[in-house]
Amino acid sequence: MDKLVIEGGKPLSGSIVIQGAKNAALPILAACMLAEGTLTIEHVPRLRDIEVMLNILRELGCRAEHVGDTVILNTETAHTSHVPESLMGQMRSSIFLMGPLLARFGETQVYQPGGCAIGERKIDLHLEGLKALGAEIEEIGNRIICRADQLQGADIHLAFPSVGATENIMMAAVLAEGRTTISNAAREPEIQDLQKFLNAMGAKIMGAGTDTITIEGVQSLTPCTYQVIPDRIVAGTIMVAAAATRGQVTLLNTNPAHLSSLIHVLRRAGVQIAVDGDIIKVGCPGRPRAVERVVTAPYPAFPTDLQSQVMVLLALADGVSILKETIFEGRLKHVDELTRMGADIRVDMNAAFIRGVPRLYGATVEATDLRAGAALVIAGLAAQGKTIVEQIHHIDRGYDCIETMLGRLGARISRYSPVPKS
Ligand SMILES: CC(=O)N[C@H]1[C@@H](OP(=O)(O)OP(=O)(O)OC[C@H]2O[C@@H](n3ccc(=O)[nH]c3=O)[C@H](O)[C@@H]2O)O[C@H](CO)[C@@H](O)[C@@H]1O
Ligand SMILES: C=C(OP(=O)(O)O)C(=O)O
Repeated sequence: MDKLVIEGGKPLSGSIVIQGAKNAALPILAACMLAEGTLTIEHVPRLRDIEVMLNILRELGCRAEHVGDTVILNTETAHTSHVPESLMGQMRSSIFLMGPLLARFGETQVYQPGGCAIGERKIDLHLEGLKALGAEIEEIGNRIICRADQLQGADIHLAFPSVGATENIMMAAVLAEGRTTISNAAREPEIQDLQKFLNAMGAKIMGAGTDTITIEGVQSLTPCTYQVIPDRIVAGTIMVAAAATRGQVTLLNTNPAHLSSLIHVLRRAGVQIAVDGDIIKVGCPGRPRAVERVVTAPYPAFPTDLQSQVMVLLALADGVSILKETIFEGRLKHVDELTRMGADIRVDMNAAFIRGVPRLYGATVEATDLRAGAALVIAGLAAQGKTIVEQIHHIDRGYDCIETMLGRLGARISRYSPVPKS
């Protein structure tokens, strides 16, 4: 298993171009199955989850190449709508294929998806949405079989604004007969990006970014070339790392509007932030201040995917902060690891009570999930001494060579891979 070794205590400095968004690229790649022909998707980051998605598409019969950060995908040769269980289990986002495969082939067989252990992560809202569009769904153990000769538009109200369910329903409804409305839809920027991509292929979707999305079904979609939005979570991770190390970093290729809740929290912590077009400058010359209360919630509120990273900054802040996680019930596992580095954090139910300490100390710690891993890397960069982060396959799901990216900003970080036995 690879490890990251970090010599902490060096402020990050310099500039960095932010990768394309994993959480936008994954549904977009799944949505490619709705059109027959060759599609070119640009700014697709080179990540483990993207590799898994491309392997699934190849298994379905597509030809897929990932050259630099461009994916060229031919979906014409796809010959099956059955996704193998072994591939479904490798990530949560495999579930995005359910809607598009059902819409294109009239049937699909998938399995319960895998992914990081951050909560129960049910898919009931995805299944209810597809049923409302007329799909017959049979669940046999882990296996899910969906059938519908012709999907029909429907009015669907989501009990919770689930990102994945909103996207799956949008993708299925695009080829349904008639109009679909999704109310209490998720409003994340990645949903707006999916709408833009589907519309570029000829879909008729309105409302992404608000809580009501309307989809007028069309008969077919045409392949296109499309560029994925910048990754707001990677950008946010770097911003927090810059602040926690008391550095000075310029981020290029960002969408600051997508980061407004983080910018607000960082400013309250005393971090200096300047925004100019798609450029964000972050500086933190002194010790950050505690922030009384940060609560994760659906967009545009503070994102769960930045909760663990911000916890590191607050662990180093002057005063007591409270950080509450409301999206995933198992997303505070990094607290134990941060405590081993000297942080003073107490968890009660879904809230972390953080008493800032002047410094953290290097230790051997384990990434328990993707963003928890990113948080431990930030902690290691800010800490005194050497930190070893284990189980970094989680981090590779979402960051394109995190050690190279941070190395460019002056971090002393390297990856150790075990030497294969001959
Ligand atoms: C690839 C991708 O885009 N992943 C993001 C997406 O995940 P994902 O799409 O899985 O997140 P959801 O918004 O669906 O999940 C949020 C909450 O709703 C629950 N739920 C969801 C669906 C369902 O059918 N039933 C149900 O109960 C989940 O267990 C969770 O507690 O949004 C999350 C919330 O912003 C982010 O952390 C993930 O990074
Ligand atoms: C939880 C995440 O992703 P996924 O939904 O792919 O597990 C994430 O990106 O932080």
